[in-house]
Amino acid sequence: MPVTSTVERPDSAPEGDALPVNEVFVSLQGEGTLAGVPSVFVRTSGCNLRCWFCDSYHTSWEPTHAWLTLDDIVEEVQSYDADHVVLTGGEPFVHESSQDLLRRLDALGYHTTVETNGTIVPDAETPIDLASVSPKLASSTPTVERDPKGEGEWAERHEERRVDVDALATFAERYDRQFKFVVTGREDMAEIESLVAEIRAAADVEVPDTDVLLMPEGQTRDRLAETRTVVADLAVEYGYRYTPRLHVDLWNDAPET
Ligand SMILES: C[S@@+](CC[C@H](N)C(=O)[O-])C[C@H]1O[C@@H](n2cnc3c(N)ncnc32)[C@H](O)[C@@H]1O
Ligand SMILES: Nc1nc2[nH]cc(C(=O)O)c2c(=O)[nH]1
Ligand code: SF4
Ligand SMILES: [Mg+2]
Repeated sequence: MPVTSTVERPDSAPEGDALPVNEVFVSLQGEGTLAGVPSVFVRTSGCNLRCWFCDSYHTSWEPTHAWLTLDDIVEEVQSYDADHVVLTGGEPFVHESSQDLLRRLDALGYHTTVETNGTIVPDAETPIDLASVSPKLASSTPTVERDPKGEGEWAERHEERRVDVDALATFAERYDRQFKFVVTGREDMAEIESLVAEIRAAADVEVPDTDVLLMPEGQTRDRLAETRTVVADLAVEYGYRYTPRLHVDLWNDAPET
């Protein structure tokens, strides 16, 4: 279901429990350890970060959405023949109601994955079957040269917010998880190594190398053609896992895929 109406006042929610939703669609999970699994995607709008490469521009740089009640969302999810739901965004956890949606989906027996940047931790009792955490590296920062919209106005705020090691460690402690790093090139590896070491030091559970995934940066097949082999070779070299971007391989940058 395309949900593309821009609301005049993005902060105005209807009565009751609701979320600003950019799109709901069924596809194959394209990323991570569940790649290939048919899943319903619920994409909330709004983000606390601004990655220059964000492939969901209309949830971050120019948020576009309709406010849907949780009843509407659940009904839409149930209209598809899939038992996996991926809650993504934007950053789902900027919205308190994302936690309520996860509780509702869990009660209905769905397997839930949340795609999150790992900076906002939900309440401890929020049920999540797979926390798919994608910590943002320095190479994601929208500097003047890489700002898709302005002239680097977001760079400082993005830089301040993009990593919270305690939050990342909490995700590791509470949930089945994967740490999925967007890799632009070899330059990113030193930061990934030190961040993984920091998460391991802060968490009171083990974080094996198999929970660390390298994902090539690329919103399009053309860009992935440049990055995927480089990143696959880095995964072999460092002993981390590689994840494709199946949906980009299959459908390029088409919406609702
Ligand atoms: C749009 S984000 C939404 C969830 C959350 N805000 C986050 O960043 O994890 C969904 C996934 O796409 C990844 N992503 C966004 N833009 C990308 C790009 N240009 N290349 C590769 N991965 C990208 C993010 O890192 C994240 O794993
Ligand atoms: N097919 C498909 N798989 C995905 N896995 C994570 C996605 C996301 O945008 O969070 C995504 C997406 O947008 N499409
Ligand atoms: S954190 Fe996620 S949604 Fe937000 S700008 Fe970065 S990739 Fe886009
Ligand atoms: Mg996506």
